[in-house]
Amino acid sequence: MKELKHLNKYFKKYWLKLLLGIIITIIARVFSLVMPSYVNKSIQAVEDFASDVITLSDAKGLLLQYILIIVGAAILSGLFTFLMRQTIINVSRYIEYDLKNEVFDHYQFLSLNFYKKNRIGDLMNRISEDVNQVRLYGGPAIMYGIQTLTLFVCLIPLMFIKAPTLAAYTLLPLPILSVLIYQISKIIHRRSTKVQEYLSTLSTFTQESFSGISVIKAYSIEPRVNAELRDLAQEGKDTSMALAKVNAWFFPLMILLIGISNVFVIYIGGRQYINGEIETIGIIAEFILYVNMLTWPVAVVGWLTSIVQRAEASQKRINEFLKEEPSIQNKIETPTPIKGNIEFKDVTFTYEDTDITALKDVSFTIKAGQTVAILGKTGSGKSTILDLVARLYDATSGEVLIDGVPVQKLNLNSLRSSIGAVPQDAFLFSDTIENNIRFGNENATHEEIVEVAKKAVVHKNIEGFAKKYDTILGERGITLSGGQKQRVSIARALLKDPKIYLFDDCLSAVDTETEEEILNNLKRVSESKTTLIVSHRVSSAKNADKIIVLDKGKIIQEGTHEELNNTDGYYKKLYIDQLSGKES
Ligand SMILES: Nc1ncnc2c1ncn2[C@@H]1O[C@H](COP(=O)(O)OP(=O)(O)OP(=O)(O)O)[C@@H](O)[C@H]1O
Repeated sequence: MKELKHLNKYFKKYWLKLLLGIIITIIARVFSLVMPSYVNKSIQAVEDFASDVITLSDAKGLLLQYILIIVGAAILSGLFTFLMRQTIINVSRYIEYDLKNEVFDHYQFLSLNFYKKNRIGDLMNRISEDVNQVRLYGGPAIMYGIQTLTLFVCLIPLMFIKAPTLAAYTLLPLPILSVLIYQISKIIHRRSTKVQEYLSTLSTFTQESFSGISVIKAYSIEPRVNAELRDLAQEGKDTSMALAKVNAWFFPLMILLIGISNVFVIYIGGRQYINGEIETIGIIAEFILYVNMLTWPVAVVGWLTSIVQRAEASQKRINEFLKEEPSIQNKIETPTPIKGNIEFKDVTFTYEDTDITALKDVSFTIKAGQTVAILGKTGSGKSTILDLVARLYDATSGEVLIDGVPVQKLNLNSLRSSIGAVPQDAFLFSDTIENNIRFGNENATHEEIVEVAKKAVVHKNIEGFAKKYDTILGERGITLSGGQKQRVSIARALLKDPKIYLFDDCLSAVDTETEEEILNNLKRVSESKTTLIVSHRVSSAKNADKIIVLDKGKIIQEGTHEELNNTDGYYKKLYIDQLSGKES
């Protein structure tokens, strides 16, 4: 129960509702206890009439009175049972809601490293499946637990007072039932976990197949994919069958044990009645009703034990993530305005998970308002520089300074809100184009959105769609071409109007003409902004105030287009190659 202590704060938050629920549960149970003893009394009345102890009209009067009491108690018990679910089950839903929000907020708070270490499927599972298991503890387990406890506390002494020997025999099979249900629940849990695991493998497989459907078709590997799916389905069938087999034991076992208890009641009760050890035959009917009332709560004891164990295991998994600290922390509470001067001082950076040293002793300065292009072969560390500016990672050694202050000493929110980043792989949400652009500034008007779309040279494309700016983009924006996605992503950054622009190879999918048009627009927009452009094309770099060329994480060239073009080296060669490519 150590892990489940995490929920105590929620129990405290909803203590009043919970207390009310517990009181209502007790009342509902107490009303349900009325019926068996009045069934007994009714049979007694009939017996008294049959033995001429009372007259027919007295018997009728008594029966009517008892029936009214039984119906009244049943209605009240039903009403309170309804209220019980409305309170306790609702509390469990509130807790589920709060816990999901807590986990989601924490996920958002964690740094990129966390997302690299953990699989998305696992993150989703913990926020949905595990939270759901915990909810069963916060609601149904408490509700059935209180119900069972109330029933035991009220009913068992009552049974012993009424007929001690009969009570002892009647209750005898019930602990066996509880233990058996517990064992079966454990097996059910083990097997249903396997089914769950299988389901997540299957959904990952199908999701990947659908996402990569164009590759599957292009390579004509449908039969192979089908065969793989059939194997997976076979495995799924086996695990589900194994679960169904053990599930099938649950109710027959309960019915068998209830049957045994009923046989005891009839046999022992009958003998005792014949021997005159119990007063009325009605007590046998009363005890049969008790047995049936007790069966589910007794079975529940076993079920609850396994629910609590599962909830504990799930909460442990949730707590593991909740305890994770973000590797990038904001230590500065007060906002720190940013002007846009950037300096790298002997920066070395190694990715923790791959141990790849992406940058080695990199030093450069960029004045606020300057445009700097970063060129270099693939994997030379260009994107890593942008990630360090946005403080998605911290340098392993050396310092990244903004306006002369180490990034760690800046308010993280101030820093990130001063940056408009356009990543290499533009990500668009399943929403309208307008909302995707508005992401850069929640309060922007439609006119402002159109304005930035024009600057990003995507306005005409958008106007070409039937629903224009209201066009919904499919999952990951699949209705747009690569170049259109990049330009929508640029428009989003422009709308933010930040101090620093980080463009990561974001014109790679547009033709050179459009590239030039966008670059001219960007030049105007970013005149007073610090702009870092990562590119493979000299055309994107040649107008920059400074060009940095990287190779294997080191700066190998630095200067203006003219300077570098007059020096033998990577840049000049690239320029000549790309120029001749263009001409040819
Ligand atoms: N998130 C990451 N985790 C681990 N290693 C990474 C990560 N990102 C990049 N790397 C590695 O760091 C090195 C530099 O990568 P980076 O993305 O900075 O290069 P790049 O110059 O931007 O490449 P490209 O031109 O292909 O985009 C590469 O060897 C890459 O494999």
